[in-house]
Amino acid sequence: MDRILYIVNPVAGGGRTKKLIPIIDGHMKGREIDYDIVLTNKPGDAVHISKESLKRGYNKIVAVGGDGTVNEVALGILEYGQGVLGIIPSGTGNDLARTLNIPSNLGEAIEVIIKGSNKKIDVGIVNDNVFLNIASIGFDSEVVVTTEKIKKRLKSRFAYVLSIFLTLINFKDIKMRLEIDNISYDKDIFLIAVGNGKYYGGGVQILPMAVIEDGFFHVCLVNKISKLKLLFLLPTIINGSHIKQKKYVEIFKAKSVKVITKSKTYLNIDGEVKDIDNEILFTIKKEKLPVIISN
Ligand SMILES: Nc1ncnc2c1ncn2[C@@H]1O[C@H](COP(=O)(O)OP(=O)(O)OP(=O)(O)O)[C@@H](O)[C@H]1O
Repeated sequence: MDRILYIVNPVAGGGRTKKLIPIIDGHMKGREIDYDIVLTNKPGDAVHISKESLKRGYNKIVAVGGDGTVNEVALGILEYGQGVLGIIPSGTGNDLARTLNIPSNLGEAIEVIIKGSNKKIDVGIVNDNVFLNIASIGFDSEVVVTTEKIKKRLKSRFAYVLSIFLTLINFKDIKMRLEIDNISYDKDIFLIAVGNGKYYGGGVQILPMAVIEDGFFHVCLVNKISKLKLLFLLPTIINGSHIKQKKYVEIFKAKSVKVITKSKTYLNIDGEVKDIDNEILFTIKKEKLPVIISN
C-alpha cells in the first residue's frame, strides 16, 4: 500500500504553487490512499522533510514545485537510500518534468503519481552536488546570474530577454582544459552543457539527443564564435537544431567530464547558479533514482 507525501514549495512558480494545496487535497480525498501534504519554509527544507518522511514509512515523495524542489527531494531520497520521486510540475521552468513527459495539468499529474510506473533515471554528481537534469558553464550560467540581478528591479519575463542581450554584449569566451572520458582538449568555449535531460531554461532544447537512463552524460559544447554568428545560432538552440551546426557545436557522450578553467566562473546546476572552483568534475552515480512517470 502506497504512502504518499506531497512536499509543496510555496514560492515556486512565482508563488502560484501555494494555491495548489486545496486542489491536491480535493483530488486525493475520498480515495483509499494514505497521503499528506507539507509546506517548505526555506531552501533546503525539502531534503530533510523527504528523509524524515521516508523514515516514517512514506514511500512516494512528491516534489510540488520546479526543478529546484525536485532536486532537493531527489537528494533526500538518495541520502536515505530508498523511496520513489514524484513530480507535480509547478515551477517556472519544469525542465526535468518536460523530458519525462509528466503532464503539466495538475489533475493528470496527480493521476500519474497514483497510477504511474517507475522509471530509473541517471543521477549526475558535480563537485559534491547532485543533479538530475543539466549542469552548464559559460554564457547560459551568466545569463541566469544577470537575470537574478535584473529581477530585483524588474519583475517580468522581459528580464530574461534583457539579460540575454546584456550578457551577449559583455561575454568573453572561457579558456578551459576539458577531459571527456580521459581524452583532453584545450578549448575556448561559449558554453558547455552536461546532462541527462534534454531541456533547460524553460524548454530550451540544449541536449536534444540526451537519454535520461542510459548511464551516460550527454554533452554539448559551443565553441568560440563571433557575436554576429551567435545571433543566428542562439535561436536554433530553442528547438535543438543547433547540433547540426557542426562547425561550432560538438556533441559527446561520456561517463565523466572534467573542466579546468583559468579563472573563476559560474556553474548552473538544474537552474541554480553557484560560484565554482577552477576544477569541476562531473560523474554519474552508480545507483539510479526511481521516478514516477505516465504508463
Ligand atoms: N519556503 C521557501 N521559501 C523560500 N525559498 C524556498 C522555499 N522552499 C524552497 N525554496 C527554494 O526555492 C527555490 C526555487 O524553487 P523551484 O526551483 O522549485 O521553483 P522555480 O524557480 O519557480 O522553478 P524552476 O526551477 O523549474 O524554474 C529553490 O532553490 C528552493 O530551495
